[in-house]
Amino acid sequence: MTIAQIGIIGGSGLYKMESLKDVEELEVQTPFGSPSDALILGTLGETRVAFLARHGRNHTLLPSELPFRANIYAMKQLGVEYLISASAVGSLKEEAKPLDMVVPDQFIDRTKNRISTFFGEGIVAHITFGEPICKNLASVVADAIATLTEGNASLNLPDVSLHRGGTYVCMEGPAFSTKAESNLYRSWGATVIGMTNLPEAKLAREAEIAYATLALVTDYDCWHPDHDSVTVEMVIGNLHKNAVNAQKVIQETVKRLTENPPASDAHSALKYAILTNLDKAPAATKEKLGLLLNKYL
Ligand SMILES: CSC[C@H]1O[C@H](OP(=O)(O)O)[C@H](O)[C@@H]1O
Ligand SMILES: Nc1ncnc2[nH]cnc12
Repeated sequence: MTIAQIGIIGGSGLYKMESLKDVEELEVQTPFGSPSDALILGTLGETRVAFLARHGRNHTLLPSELPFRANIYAMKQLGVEYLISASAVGSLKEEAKPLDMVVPDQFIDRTKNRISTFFGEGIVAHITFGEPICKNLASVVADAIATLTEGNASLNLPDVSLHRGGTYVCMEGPAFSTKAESNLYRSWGATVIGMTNLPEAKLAREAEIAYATLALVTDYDCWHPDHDSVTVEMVIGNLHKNAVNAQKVIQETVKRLTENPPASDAHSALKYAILTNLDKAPAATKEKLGLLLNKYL
């Protein structure tokens, strides 16, 4: 049963969606434990959506402590097919300035301590991850931003520029990068840096959920000669403005997704990914992963 087709994970600064109506709190349990917080069901425009505060509503979880599997599995349990992540990021490029929005299309993994698969315990799967973000969902997000930032019709976000595409470096944290690291990532051509989205994108794909990132720039990390190195104070200063902007973008994105839900490769990501003969796989694992595997059994 689908309770919500669209999910939203709110990152640093976005702990609540003010415009949700008919709100219900769901304490969801999964075979991978509890999510970061209760899932909030609510109506945005005409559409029922599921919202989760990634670090908990009081921001109590470090990036390395996030229950990524439970978060994504909980979204799957509610029937989510499109998942939008709103995340604070540092900018690695001059042109992506604080308050700008980036819709990345690639990741570089610099995490060290994350579990980013549902598989194991007798069932092996290798998803294709060359295109880690759903292109069609990302286009809907980017088009929604464009409507709010460009042209004369709706100058709701006049100071914000949109950057379509780009590479998100996902670091372990919680300390921010050294200058040498920041410059290394710049030499790799990366666009933004954060600590959370890569494990989510992997797990969402394993769960056959289309995933896209709305990256909200808060700082220039520590590489920029004319800007102070990132501090939490600096990030927070921009987070509040970003959170207001992000909600406008999400509302517009949800409207567009409802009118015209796009096709996504992610929705069949497991079709050729499972190596194990499921007839011979351990019953307990099949049961645990039932939600992901049922259509292939
Ligand atoms: C508060 S700055 C560092 C923190 O913010 C980002 O979190 P999120 O992706 O959940 O918005 C970054 O990844 C770090 O976790
Ligand atoms: N500079 C930065 N590095 C890592 N994560 C961030 N989140 C916001 N700014 C960041």
